[in-house]
Amino acid sequence: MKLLILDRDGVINYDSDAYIKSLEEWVPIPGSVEAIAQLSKAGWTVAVATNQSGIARGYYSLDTLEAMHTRLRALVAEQGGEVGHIVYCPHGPDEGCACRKPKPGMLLAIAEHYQAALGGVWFVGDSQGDLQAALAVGARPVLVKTGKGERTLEKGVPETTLIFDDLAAIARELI
Ligand SMILES: O=P(O)(O)OC[C@@H](O)[C@H]1O[C@@H](OP(=O)(O)O)[C@@H](O)[C@@H](O)[C@@H]1O
Ligand SMILES: [Mg+2]
Ligand SMILES: [Zn+2]
Repeated sequence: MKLLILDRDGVINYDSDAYIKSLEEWVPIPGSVEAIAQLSKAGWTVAVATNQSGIARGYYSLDTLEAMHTRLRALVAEQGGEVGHIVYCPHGPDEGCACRKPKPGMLLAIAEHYQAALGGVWFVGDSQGDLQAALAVGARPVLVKTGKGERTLEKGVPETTLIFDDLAAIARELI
């Protein structure tokens, strides 16, 4: 199967150092919804793996998080596409969970969901943790310059990392 896995904040929607705490703060990056729709219509399964420590920190509820993902699904559906499996880590950095990136637990959960292999699968993110999670399971680290991507790039990325301006550029590459 053609599987593409995306980080959420800074890739699909704008990120904030103050976290994305409400549906109103969840604003798609221009071209991202269209990119997901075009990719899914071209036969790609587009899954999402996102750290959401704001849950553990009490900044927003699971209902609010789900409302963001319902909004994403609706926007992509309006373009004739669909969003695949969305996995999130609600834990804080000190909880020692297996799912918080840079650990690969969410990528493994997506692979299990689809009974798919992760070798060479592109995982698109804007942070170093995204890239490291990909490497941990043999997926391909892909960096976008949106969100924290420019900052991540300045600090240095793994040599096998593919670099794109944004998710729209990735869709143009893959379709
Ligand atoms: O990029 P993804 O994984 O979709 O989500 C990132 C968010 O969960 C938040 O992750 C936080 O990191 P800490 O969780 O506090 O280390 C901060 O970087 C926030 O700016 C950011 O909004
Ligand atoms: Mg991110
Ligand atoms: Zn977790």
